[in-house]
Amino acid sequence: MAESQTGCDGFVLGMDLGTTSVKVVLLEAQSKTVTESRSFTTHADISSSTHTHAKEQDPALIIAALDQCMAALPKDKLKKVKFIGVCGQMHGIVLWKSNSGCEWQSKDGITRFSPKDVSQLITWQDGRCDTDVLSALPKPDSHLSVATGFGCATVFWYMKHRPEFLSGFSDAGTIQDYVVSMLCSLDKCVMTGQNAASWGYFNTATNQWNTHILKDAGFPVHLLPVLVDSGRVAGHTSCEWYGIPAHTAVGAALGDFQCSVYSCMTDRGHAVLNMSTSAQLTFRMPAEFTPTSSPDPLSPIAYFPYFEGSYLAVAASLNGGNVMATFVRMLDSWMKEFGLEVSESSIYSQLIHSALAQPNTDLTVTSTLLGERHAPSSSASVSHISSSNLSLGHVTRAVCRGIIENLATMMPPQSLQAAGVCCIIGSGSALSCNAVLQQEVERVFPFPVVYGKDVDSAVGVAMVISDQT
Ligand SMILES: Nc1ncnc2c1ncn2[C@@H]1O[C@H](COP(=O)(O)OP(=O)(O)O)[C@@H](O)[C@H]1O
Ligand SMILES: O=C(CO)[C@@H](O)[C@H](O)[C@H](O)[C@H](O)COP(=O)(O)O
Repeated sequence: MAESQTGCDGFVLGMDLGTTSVKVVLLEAQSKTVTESRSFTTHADISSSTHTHAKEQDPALIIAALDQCMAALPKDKLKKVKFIGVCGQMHGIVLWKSNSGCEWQSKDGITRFSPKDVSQLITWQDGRCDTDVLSALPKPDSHLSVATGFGCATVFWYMKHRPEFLSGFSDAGTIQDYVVSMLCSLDKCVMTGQNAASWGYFNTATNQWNTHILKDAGFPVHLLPVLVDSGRVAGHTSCEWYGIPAHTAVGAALGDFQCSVYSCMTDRGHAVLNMSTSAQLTFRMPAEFTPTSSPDPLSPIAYFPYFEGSYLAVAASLNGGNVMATFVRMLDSWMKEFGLEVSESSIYSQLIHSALAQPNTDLTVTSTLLGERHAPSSSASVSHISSSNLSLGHVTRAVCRGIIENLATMMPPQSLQAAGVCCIIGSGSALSCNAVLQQEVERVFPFPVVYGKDVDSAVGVAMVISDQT
């Protein structure tokens, strides 16, 4: 970060606005140790009347979870925050009206903001752009193909089906860009190449939007954010926020995927397997690598911008912890039909306990519940069912195995070996909280596996900032 210093006794606040939860950490700037971390589930999913395959979240509920996190941090430390780093779920889009995107309030000595003229967040899980919609879109000038749930594809969908929706807004970004814009009262949203690449129609070699292609297609290009380099300051807080002084520098928002990698990849021989709502298996490409100029939509591997012109090769699966979460919710609703109330956390614990007692199974679960970007029509299935493999342990073991085997199909162990990988770092809460998934990673991949913590992206974004000061 090319601006002021974090100072000896200061802290960096790192924040990750995930699909399921918001996490915050305080990193002691000098020692680079995490002194505090908090996490709250957003419960932000909303049912949309727009489209059967829509996946939308309420920004007010995401900000409410952020408020819970901030209120739980020690006030004396917040006063000493010198920098704020923000990252979060990529690909999604939220739109707002410049200058009235939020309302600031002060109550009981706390100053905070709440969303005002803001759309719902249309997330990376959104499925409204099917193959027909995508094939009718202009060809991008990018090595990355455009998939459903990508910000630009979503805008194209609204242009065709509900143009009046778009005319109500003047600014757009990912949810993490929105938070940075509000904290700094920016007139215009700024975005890093990490998040811009996740929207589609962005050329990572020139670091520019495909403005001409988009303009020719009638795309409302005034909604596109202004580009800034990853790791740079986006602005400064416009007023005090939870005790953090006004004029505190805020980094331009980064991708949660890149930040989880930053928090734990210390060696070129490391691959990182991050599992939160989604899952990514990734390794760093050599510094001189440049991706081919046109996309291969059938490839399960994508090359996403990291820092300083480098790239990460990634198998970004749409089916990670959300597959387990769907299984848990299914059991929960079945039990409710029987009149039984069991908490979600008890269901997770029992499933993990049962599957740990069942180290193997011949039951096969194909876990691609949401399809994959390279194979959108794939779905989940169960096979090799017999009367002896239907216990909770067998089924949970098979679900966990299916999630990991899908990742290994997308990025096979041989390709990791060929890239010089000799160790896997496991990160993300879905993995750190689930010993069955951990066992399956160790079974499927012939590498030593070490595990990080469950707030990795929030730590990563704080580390990026503290390393640049
Ligand atoms: N009690 C639990 N035990 C084990 N895994 C859990 C539990 N609660 C949630 N999970 C897993 O964690 C995932 C969400 O992880 P999280 O880090 O909050 O996601 P995100 O970063 O996408 O917001 C869920 O999809 C689920 O698989
Ligand atoms: O597709 C990619 C990267 O290409 C995604 O994995 C990216 O990290 C997105 O942010 C996630 O899909 C959402 O993150 P999370 O909430 O599952 O942690």
